[in-house]
Amino acid sequence: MNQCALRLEGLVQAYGTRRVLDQLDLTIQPGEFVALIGPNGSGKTTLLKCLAGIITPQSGTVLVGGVDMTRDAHGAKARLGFAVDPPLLPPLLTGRQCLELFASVRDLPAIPASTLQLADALAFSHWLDREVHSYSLGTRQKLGILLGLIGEPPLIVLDEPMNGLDPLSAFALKQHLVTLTRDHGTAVLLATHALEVAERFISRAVLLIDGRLVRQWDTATLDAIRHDPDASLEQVMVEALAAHGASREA
Ligand SMILES: Nc1ncnc2c1ncn2[C@@H]1O[C@H](COP(=O)(O)OP(=O)(O)OP(=O)(O)O)[C@@H](O)[C@H]1O
Repeated sequence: MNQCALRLEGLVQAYGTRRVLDQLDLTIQPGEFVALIGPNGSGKTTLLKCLAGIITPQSGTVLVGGVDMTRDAHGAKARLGFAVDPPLLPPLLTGRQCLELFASVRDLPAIPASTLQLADALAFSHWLDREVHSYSLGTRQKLGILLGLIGEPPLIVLDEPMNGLDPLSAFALKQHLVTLTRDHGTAVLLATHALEVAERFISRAVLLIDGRLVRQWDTATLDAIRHDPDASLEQVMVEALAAHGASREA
């Protein structure tokens, strides 16, 4: 059995004639905290949807914990958590009912204590018994994250999870993710534009341009950037974008 938390090989996805993922390869090991960065429209969300089995790529392989998404989607999805898009939450259920539903899908007898602890850290506890339609955007975002992380799967995939979170909640989430990677060997893949936030706690960054991962910065390089007062991930990414002649989507 393949021990990688995630292995993507030769992923191709196009919308109409536009190729958004172009023979993309990526491997993530247990315990890695990887930031997926790239300009608007570079394909980050499409990539996350492919690896989570929401979109079936036109070609290529997705292995989650060694399980092939095409051959055993149920087994592969059981090994990953994907934060639920806030607009997709059911408006008439309470947060607790949503969590119970997800717990049962994961074959858990009840909402795990770790989820309730994270709810507390995110100041979500007092929303647990209120219906989703009464939530603010940030509160919906928190529930989406709690649902994605329930049961602490070995791979966690997050798309801009800090969007709409207040600073205390964003800090609590970062701490939680760092603890999961460091103490439980959880792998995290985080798509984000918040480079100044990400650079402080990630172990690797990969840059997606025009559907290909064109650059990556490993732990040693990120450490060097952190220790250089004149350097930042933002700056090196801007330079990398210029070097690749990348432009933002019009
Ligand atoms: N369902 C779809 N149908 C057609 N085109 C799509 C669809 N979803 C995404 N696209 C296009 O694919 C490209 C990549 O989109 P994607 O959302 O993956 O980029 P992204 O890197 O996540 O962007 P952002 O940083 O703005 O969130 C964009 O040009 C987008 O317009």
